[in-house]
Parts: sequence; C-alpha cells; structure tokens
Amino acid sequence: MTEHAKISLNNVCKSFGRKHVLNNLTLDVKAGESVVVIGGSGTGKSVMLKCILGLLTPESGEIYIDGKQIVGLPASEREASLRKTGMLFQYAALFDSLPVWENVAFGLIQAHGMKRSDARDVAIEKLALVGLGPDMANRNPSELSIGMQKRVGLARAIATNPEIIFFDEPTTGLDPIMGDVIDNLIRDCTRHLGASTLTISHDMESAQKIADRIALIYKGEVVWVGPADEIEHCGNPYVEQFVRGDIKGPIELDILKP
Ligand SMILES: Nc1ncnc2c1ncn2[C@@H]1O[C@H](COP(=O)(O)OP(=O)(O)OP(=O)(O)O)[C@@H](O)[C@H]1O
Repeated sequence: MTEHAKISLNNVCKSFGRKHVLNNLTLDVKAGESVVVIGGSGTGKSVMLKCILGLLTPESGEIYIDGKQIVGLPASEREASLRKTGMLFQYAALFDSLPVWENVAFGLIQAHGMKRSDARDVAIEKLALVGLGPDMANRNPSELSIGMQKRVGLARAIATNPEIIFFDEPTTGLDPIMGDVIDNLIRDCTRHLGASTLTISHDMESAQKIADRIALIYKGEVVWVGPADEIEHCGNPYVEQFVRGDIKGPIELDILKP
C-alpha cells in the first residue's frame, strides 16, 4: 500500500466462473485526491466498486480503506471502515417514501445516531451547498428532475463529512449542461471537505473536469494511470483509442468478435 493512500487496491482478482473480471487490479487514491476510473462497458469498473464496498469478495488481493485491509473482514468490521465513506449512486437511488431532507439525513440518523431535528438542520445546510433551498426539504424525490435528484444524492453523499467519497457514473442520464453543473458541484464540494474521491465513469470530458488523476481500465487491469491533464498526449495506445472513440486499436469490443 502506498503511504498516505486513503483507498488502495493491491493485485485484486475477481472472477465469475471462468470469466476473470478483475486481473491483479492495483490502484491508489491519496489523501485529498480525486481519481476517476474510466473504461468501456464490461471492463470491470462496477465490479471493482462492489469489491471496495464489500458487496463482492475478491478471490485474492487486498483492499485498504484508510489503511485498514477490508477483504475477508467480518461484515461488522468492514462496515465500520465504510462508515467514514459517502457514496453517490448512478441514478441517485433516493428513497421515494422519505422526504428529501430525510434522504440526505439518512446516514446521520441511522449510522451515526444523530437526533432527527439536528440531522434535519445538517441536511438543510448540505442541500444549500448543492444549490437547493430549504423549500426542497419536504418535497418528495419523485417530484424532482433527474438533475435535482443528483444534487440531493450529492448532498446525501457529503452529509456525514466523509473523508472518502465514491461516485458511480455521476453524469449518466444528464444533459451536457446539467452534467457540467454536477461535475462542478462534485469538484467544489469534495475540495471544500478535503475528501478523497474515487469515481467510475464512461465520460472522458467529465473525468477531465473532476480528476486529479485518471486510470483507464481494460479487461480488469489498469492499462494507464496519470495526471488528468496528460491524458490527451500520453501516447498510450489504449488511451488514444478510448479518447478518439475509435474502433481500431488494442481495445477489442466483445460484440465484434466472431
Ligand atoms: N454478479 C455477476 N455474475 C456474473 N458476471 C458478472 C457479475 N457482475 C458483473 N459480471 C460481469 O463482469 C464484467 C464486468 O462488469 P462491470 O459491471 O464491472 O462492467 P463495467 O465496466 O462497470 O461496465 P458498464 O460501464 O457497462 O457498467 C461483465 O462481463 C459482467 O457481465
């Protein structure tokens, strides 16, 4: 594990039957750093995130969260490490049965035992950080646009002031302008908190906006990792093909195989 890494994956392998999805995947996120993992469909990005969140168990390798190795730990100990993290899911994944403020305050009340009235105050403060006024607090999530739901999801992800935040395809399903708004909010909110973030994305433009470093994964391996502003001129053939969106190059599409 790299010194000061907040998240560290070391030679992580995960297969389903004979299909090797993660192949010795190694990646670090340092304190205060934003790392975006990009890659095509089916390259293992979600499986990587599920291994970190303990929803899948790798066959081998180690995963450290803030220095603590979590693979193979009993659920209660793993959950204790994950309590210092926040997460924004792909489609915000809000509870329709709860008003907006309670969605934001959910972790504060359930995992941190905060009094409901205090948690509501924190929720309103976090909603303000993502540009939503107190009039939103009692609304039902199903009344909101997708962009607003993403903002609520972001407010929830930062509600506990987590040191580590995971973002799963944060701009998927948004128009380019709303995508840009969400990218800016992600960048500003996470910098404001000093959080370390790991984001998975298909979207190069979004990755370049929010990342300090970008990692490209292909067939469950990191084939390039480097500073976001170097990606366009790095000379790596996998990156060049991905950036150009070209069919020709070392990246094979399963769908084109005979
Ligand atoms: N529970 C599972 N059982 C069997 N195979 C799985 C399971 N979960 C994922 N896979 C396979 O693992 C591979 C990687 O999937 P993953 O969802 O990580 O891709 P991804 O890079 O996140 O793609 P996308 O960007 O399309 O979401 C795929 O071939 C997928 O079918």
